[in-house]
Amino acid sequence: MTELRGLGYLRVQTSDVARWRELAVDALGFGEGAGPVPGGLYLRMDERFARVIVLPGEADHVLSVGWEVRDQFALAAVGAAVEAAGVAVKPLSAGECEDRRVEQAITFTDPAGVPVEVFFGPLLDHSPLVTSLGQRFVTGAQGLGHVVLPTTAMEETVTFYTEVLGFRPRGAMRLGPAGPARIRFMGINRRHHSLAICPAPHGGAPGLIHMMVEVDSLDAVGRALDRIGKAGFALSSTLGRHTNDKMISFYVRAPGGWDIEYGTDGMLVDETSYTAEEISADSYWGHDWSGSEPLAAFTPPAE
Ligand SMILES: Cc1ccc(O)c(O)c1CC[C@@H]1C(=O)CC[C@]2(C)C(=O)CC[C@@H]12
Ligand SMILES: [Fe+2]
Repeated sequence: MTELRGLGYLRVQTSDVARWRELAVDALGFGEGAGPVPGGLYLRMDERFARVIVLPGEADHVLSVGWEVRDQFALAAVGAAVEAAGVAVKPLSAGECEDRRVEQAITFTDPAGVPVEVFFGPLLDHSPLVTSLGQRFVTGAQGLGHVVLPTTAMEETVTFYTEVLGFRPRGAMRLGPAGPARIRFMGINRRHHSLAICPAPHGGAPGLIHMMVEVDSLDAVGRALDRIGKAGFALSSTLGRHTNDKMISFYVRAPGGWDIEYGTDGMLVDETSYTAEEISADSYWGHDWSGSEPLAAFTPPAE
């Protein structure tokens, strides 16, 4: 049984915080909160002080993916399981926990090379969240959304997340017309997937294929689509409905060469009857990727 309850936060670094603000706050309707790092962008989606933290730096990459557990006992259990798997675990310092506004956290690196953090005790911000599209983000028991991570070590990465961290398989999709390469979806709550692992030709920056956030209104998704067009952001995939989580979403390219998926109407998994299925198409309709710029995770790093 997994101790992880949901995707808690995502921390990324960017060379262009201002452009990130235009995308996340002005176009996608995230709330802007405050945080400790000067020049940092603290994006609010709910009563947490921040769900997505965008910090200034030279290159664009993921700083850490934060998974939430119930309490200190669950945190200790996760730390012990990761260490027993032969992976080094470090506690975050008091200052690092203060930066993230959590009571306690541990960190380790997954087999894909992504810095993972597990935490409990997030501090709440009770000031009203103002979102410019009038939408609510769907978070709560489903966590903030999902992340899709690229890996060059598919088997090892999937084994780590399922057998060590306790993610439950939530189906797969073949990437080629034939052959064994599959993207694998995994969940830890009623959200269909909080994580997907995708085989990629090389590791390294940015360490992310996309992050998905869900809102409670199709009109907000449509209005966000209008706004990203006006603001000159590249649409990686047109609007469509996925066959597995039933989400209606589009994908927009963020600074750094990965995407933000912005969706609505995702399904809730009922574990009493759920079985992991393989989908043979990503969508019932839409999701045209033909106009997309290549993902950084699929482009060889420049030497
Ligand atoms: C297939 C699918 C189901 C549910 C999702 O939330 C979801 O993001 C996807 C698409 C995953 C995947 C991707 O993000 C990168 C580009 C991919 C590999 C494709 O080209 C098709 C499927 C895409
Ligand atoms: Fe997705």
